[in-house]
Parts: sequence; C-alpha cells; structure tokens
Amino acid sequence: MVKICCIGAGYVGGPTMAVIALKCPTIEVAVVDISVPKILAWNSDQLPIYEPGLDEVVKQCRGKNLFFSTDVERHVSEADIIFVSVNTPTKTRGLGAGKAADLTYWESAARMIADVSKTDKIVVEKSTVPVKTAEAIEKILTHNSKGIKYQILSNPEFLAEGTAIKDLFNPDRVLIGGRETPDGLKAIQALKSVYAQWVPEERILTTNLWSAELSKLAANAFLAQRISSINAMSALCEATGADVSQVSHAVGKDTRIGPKFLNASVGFGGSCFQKDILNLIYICECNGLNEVAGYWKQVIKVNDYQKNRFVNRVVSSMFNTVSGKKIAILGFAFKKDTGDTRETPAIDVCKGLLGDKAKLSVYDPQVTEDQIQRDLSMNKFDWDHPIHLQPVSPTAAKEVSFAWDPYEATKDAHGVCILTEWDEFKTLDFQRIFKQMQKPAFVFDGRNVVDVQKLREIGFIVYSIGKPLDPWLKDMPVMA
Ligand SMILES: NC(=O)c1ccc[n+]([C@@H]2O[C@H](COP(=O)([O-])OP(=O)(O)OC[C@H]3O[C@@H](n4cnc5c(N)ncnc54)[C@H](O)[C@@H]3O)[C@@H](O)[C@H]2O)c1
Ligand SMILES: O=c1ccn([C@@H]2O[C@H](COP(=O)(O)OP(=O)(O)O[C@H]3O[C@H](CO)[C@@H](O)[C@H](O)[C@H]3O)[C@@H](O)[C@H]2O)c(=O)[nH]1
Repeated sequence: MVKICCIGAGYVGGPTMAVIALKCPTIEVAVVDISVPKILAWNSDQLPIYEPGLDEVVKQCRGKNLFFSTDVERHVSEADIIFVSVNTPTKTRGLGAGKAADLTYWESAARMIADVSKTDKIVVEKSTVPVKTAEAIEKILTHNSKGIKYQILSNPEFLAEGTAIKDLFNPDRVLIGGRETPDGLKAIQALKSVYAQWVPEERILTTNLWSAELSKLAANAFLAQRISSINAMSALCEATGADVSQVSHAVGKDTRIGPKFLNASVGFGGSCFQKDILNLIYICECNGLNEVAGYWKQVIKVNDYQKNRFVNRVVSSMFNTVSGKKIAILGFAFKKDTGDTRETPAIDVCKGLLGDKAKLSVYDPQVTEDQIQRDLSMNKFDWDHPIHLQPVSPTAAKEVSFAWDPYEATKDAHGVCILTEWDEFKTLDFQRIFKQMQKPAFVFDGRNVVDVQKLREIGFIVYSIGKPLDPWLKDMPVMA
C-alpha cells in the first residue's frame, strides 16, 4: 500500500489529504502536525476549521485510510510521498522583512525529513513558496541524505476557502512540477497517478519545477489584480454616479475578460493574496526587476486605499467623528463560509474605527470572540505563524464587544458596517434593526449585499461600495 504523509494539518493539508484519502481508498494517508490541540480537533467531532462538506469527507475515511497524528517522525519515515503544507508567512525581521517569505517552518520540516528517513522519498511542496525553493530544499535533503534518494516536486494548491471541498473534487487544474530527469519524470508520474484517480488527465498539467512554483504566485497575483482593478473603478463610480455592479457586469460580458472575480468590496483579505504578492515583489526586486515589482505593488496599495477609503467614509458621514459611538460590525471573516480571519479587511476597518475611538459590537456566525480579540491586538504578519507561536494572552481591545446575533450587535448602534458577505445578512429584518438604532441610522455596506433602495425607504442613510451616493454623502469630501 502506498503511504502518504502530509506535514501540516491546516486549511490546505487537512482538506486536501481528506479528499485524497476519499478518492484513493488503496492509499494510506497520515496528516501530522506539531500542534497537539489541532490534531485532537481533527480526531474529534469538532474539526479545527469550518469548511462546507469537510465533515462528511473526514467522517467517511478517518480511522480507515486517513489518520491525524502528532507522531510526525514515525509517519514521515514510513511514507513514500511526503507533502509539506506548513506555514510560509511573510518575514517580520531581517533581510526581506515585510516582503520575503519566511521559510523557517519549511526548512525545519525538510531537516526533520532528512533526519528520520530510511528509504527513498518523493517530497512535495504543497505550501506556496518562492521560486527556486525546491533547489534549497534539495540541498538540505541531499547534504544529509545518508545515501537516500529524494525527488522534489512542486504541486501548489489552488483551492479557495469556503469552497475547498468543491475545488478539490473538481479542480480547474492540478499542477505538478519536477526535474526533467528520468527520476524526476518518474516521480511526476507517481504523483500524477494519485490525482488521476478522480481528476481528468487533461487537467493534470506537468511542468518544470520553477514554472510550477511561479505559476502559483502568478495566479494569485492575477486574481488579486482583478479585485484591485474593480475596486479602483468603484472609487471612480462613486465620484461619477456610475454603478460598479453595472460596470463589472458590462465589462465581464466580454468573453476575453469573463465575469468572475469582479465584485467590488471593502478590499481583499485572506492568508494568501497579500503574502504571495509581497513575495513576488521581493523576488522581482532580487532579480533587479524594479518596474515589474512596482506594477504588482500597486495591487496592494489599491487594496489598502480601499480599506482606508471605507473607514473615512464611515467617519466623515457620521459628522466627522465616531468617538464614543456604537458601531455594529456584521461579519469578521475574510469571506463567507469560512471562520478564517487571516488578513481580513475587518481587522483594518475595526482598527481604523477604534483609532477614532468608536465602540464596536462584532457579530460573525463563525468567528469566536477570542479570535477577534487576538486579531485586533496582534502585530502585522504574526497571524500566519503556527498558533502556539502566536502571542499567548493578547491585550484585549477594551472598546470591542462580541454579539451572538446581528440584532444584539445593532441595538442602540449609530452605524452598521457589513464586512463579510454572509448569506444571512441578505435576509436581515432591517425594519427591526432601524427601530432599535440611534438616528440618523447609517448602513455602510462593504460587500454590496443589501438592497440599497429598500433600506433608504426604511429611513437608513446607506453607503454601498461603488454605488451612486446617498444624498447625505454627496457633498462630503472624497478622501482616502
Ligand atoms: N489557506 C489557503 O486557502 C491556501 C490555499 C493554497 C495554498 N496555501 C498555502 O499553503 C500553506 C499552508 O497554508 P494553510 O492555510 O494550510 O496554513 P495553516 O496555518 O492553516 O496550516 C499550517 C500548519 O502547519 C503546521 N506546522 C508548521 N510547522 C510545522 C512542522 N515543522 N511540523 C509539523 N507541522 C508544522 C502548523 O502547526 C499549522 O497547523 C501556505 O504556504 C499557504 O500559502 C494556502
Ligand atoms: O470578486 C471578488 C472575489 C474575491 N474578493 C475577496 O478576495 C479575497 C480572497 O477570496 P478568494 O480568492 O475567494 O479566497 P482564498 O481562500 O483567499 O483563495 C485564494 O487564495 C488561495 C491561496 O493561495 C488560492 O489557492 C485560491 O486559488 C485563491 O482564490 C476575499 O477577501 C474575498 O472577499 C473580492 O473582494 N471580490
């Protein structure tokens, strides 16, 4: 029986391995992690991450051919194929701080593989890594190899959170990069035969190592660039009376452009886009490609601009101050159908409002109070390190309370900010919310989920990203 081991039981390692186990009953899959609570959770009824459809997949295979364990060394030494899916956060110190990928966790995983392996291994880069990482990993493994042969493959993951199971069942493509040597090609075939159990052959792409590594960074940069493009347009829509939804619909109808990923928002979040673009910028700079670096930097700058613009709209609409005012925050996760808050725009918006001394009441159906407090008190980039290395008892943000439902959050509030597009926000009883709020009552929709006209009829003053402005807001200065 082929044995697979995945180092890192996170958002990628857990769901990806669960789907491999489901689709390949003859393969034994072990997912290992240094975090004891995480592995305990994977072995319980309360999985450590919320992802639609994941529970069913895990329940079908756990204990049969899918195992979660903290016995990292044993499973690594027994495996034929080792996936490495550990954190690759942005460096916070030293050379390349604020841009380059921190490969500490990757390197320690590679050294451990070299220490415990007794048979030949295929080592698969599942984490998103800088181009040429495979070369560094190869050096670490072969310098300590004791005669054992390693083949390194790059197999970046393209799943999006909230749709991970759907994406894994039916991927647009699976990308496998490897050395163009007989042993390299053999390793590519071995991994290809795993995916071929359920992915049509023509969707499994094979390339050289560097193309596979770079394609992952490029794909995320292209996706994020589309969002920054439509968000830049949303500012112009507000200034001119155009409606960003109509503009994106009209633009997306061009088959060369396509309709997806053109929703204007308060800004993109998530653990990948900013981190991977910063990483791309750093690689460009290291290769002396400053104009190329500058091009991609702009995608992040527009994203920051969009978040600032939102906060400034809130403050300026409410008589230029939110000091002492209760603002309800509906949605904290970086997108719907996940409890993940890494790099969520809600953090920047909340921090911006707290900076103006607002009192916040936050509701999110999947994010805990503890997580929100952590996020609001953590330093930049700390969030993407393994949980046991994050600050243990963050200083609680005193002006932030946590609500169990949207009606409690909005009670006596002066304003409501919608920061995640949870489906339940589309069907809220806004009449009831209006009645219990201070007047004038404001709604700031950062996700374009509410029916603006209906809310204005109820009596709200409404700001919705990229939509024609409320008469109340028209004469306010547009600033960033
Ligand atoms: N989250 C996504 O949607 C997504 C999608 C595609 C690619 N990626 C990439 O995949 C990688 C992992 O992302 P994630 O979201 O799953 O991160 P995560 O933080 O959810 O999971 C990483 C896990 O690795 C564990 N870990 C770290 N060092 C370890 C070691 N030496 N031994 C054993 N376990 C160790 C951590 O404890 C953590 O549980 C990153 O490079 C990310 O950029 C993420
Ligand atoms: O039209 C859009 C689409 C998305 N977003 C925002 O963009 C962010 C990222 O969304 P999404 O890409 O759906 O989620 P991720 O889980 O971050 O997935 C991205 O990042 C992963 C990690 O690298 C990749 O594997 C995926 O292919 C890539 O889509 C979220 O804040 C969304 O709200 C918008 O504002 N407008």
